[in-house]
Amino acid sequence: MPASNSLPSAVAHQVHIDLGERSYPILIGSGLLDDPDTWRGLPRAAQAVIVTNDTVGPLYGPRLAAALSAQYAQVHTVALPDGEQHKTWESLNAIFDALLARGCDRKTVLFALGGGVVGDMTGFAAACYMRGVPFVQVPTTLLAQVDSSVGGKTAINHPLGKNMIGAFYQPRRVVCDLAVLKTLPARELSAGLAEVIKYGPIHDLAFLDWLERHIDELRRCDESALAHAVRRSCEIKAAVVGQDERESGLRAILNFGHTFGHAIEAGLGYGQWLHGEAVGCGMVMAATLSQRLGLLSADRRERLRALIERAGLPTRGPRLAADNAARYLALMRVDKKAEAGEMRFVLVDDHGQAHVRPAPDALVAEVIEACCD
Ligand SMILES: NC(=O)c1ccc[n+]([C@@H]2O[C@H](COP(=O)([O-])OP(=O)(O)OC[C@H]3O[C@@H](n4cnc5c(N)ncnc54)[C@H](O)[C@@H]3O)[C@@H](O)[C@H]2O)c1
Ligand SMILES: O=C(O)C(=O)C[C@@H](O)[C@H](O)[C@H](O)COP(=O)(O)O
Ligand SMILES: [Zn+2]
Repeated sequence: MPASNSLPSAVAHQVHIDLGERSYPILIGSGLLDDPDTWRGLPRAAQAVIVTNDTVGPLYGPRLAAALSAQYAQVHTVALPDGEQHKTWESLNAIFDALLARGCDRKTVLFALGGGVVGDMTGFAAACYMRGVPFVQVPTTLLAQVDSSVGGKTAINHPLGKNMIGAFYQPRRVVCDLAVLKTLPARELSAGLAEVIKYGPIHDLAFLDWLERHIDELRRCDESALAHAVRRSCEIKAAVVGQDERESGLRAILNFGHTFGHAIEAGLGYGQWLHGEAVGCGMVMAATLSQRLGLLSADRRERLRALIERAGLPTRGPRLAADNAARYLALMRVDKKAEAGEMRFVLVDDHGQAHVRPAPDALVAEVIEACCD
């Protein structure tokens, strides 16, 4: 990346993620996509490959390809089918097929242009192709700008569990162009707000207060509110990942709401509820569990639930089976935080601290029943 005095003029904020030799910048601004300066200083190669999907590709692919053509002699595009249900081996293989068919060598740079699904799969493909090629995250959803593009978790889903096959593999740069959020459907914007809200209870109650004041502007896609939300979210995620890249401890706090949320996604079938919707509802469940364990006051739990509702997200869980709680518990047992068969939950307290702990099955079952329709 060029020195900060030669940053592209469209960069409003730059967040740095400090991971030693794997460190990289997160550029945030409006109009970054078309600015050739955004793409200077990346690894040199003969070929660049834009990995996108059949919704985002037509919207932004040609503009990114035009900007990249100043740096790379050949710019190819691979468009995957859109949707969480396509976060699979088949899509991953489609990327490898395209890279091999175009004669891509081990210097080829991949560009993930899309939401978290494209980002997670492109990162995984980059980690595997010829044992590792560089990649750049170009997140086009709010969720991807505030969370999935940062930190190097890459994966595909398994029918029995979310993100079960994957790798830690860091991008070389993250480019968050706020202007592309203008075409994002309202339901997807709300899904992204779930991951923004997450950072409050686990790390920064002042940010949670700010969100309570600005949630309506965010839902209206107000650019200055979005810029602050993306920047603060990236700062918090970068700080956590910078201390615990491979989730040996602290990083698990970023999973607040996900133990329940992933069960909803897998239980209903991927793509029924959006990831952010499942996480929003999962945070209500995790906050309820935190309250029942005496960590969180009823008032704080209700404030969080109300904010999630104002973000346009569901706050009551779907029933997954006749024996609903048992089905949730069975799905949650494959969670990656489980140790020796014991589930661990990300709980929150009244002081903006997260705690990763086991909880009795009977209590978790009670919470599930209290939080489901
Ligand atoms: N790696 C991580 O740390 C991490 C973190 C959070 C979530 N995730 C993963 O991210 C995924 C969810 O990501 P998502 O919410 O971005 O979903 P997504 O990638 O499915 O994108 C949501 C929808 O918006 C469309 N879209 C994207 N950008 C658009 C734009 N600018 N204009 C119009 N439409 C646009 C997409 O085509 C898609 O239909 C899940 O698979 C989740 O597991 C990963
Ligand atoms: O970056 C992390 O760490 C997270 O947990 C962020 C989550 O929002 C994200 O959904 C992540 O993919 C979940 O990780 P997993 O290890 O539970 O699959
Ligand atoms: Zn998530």
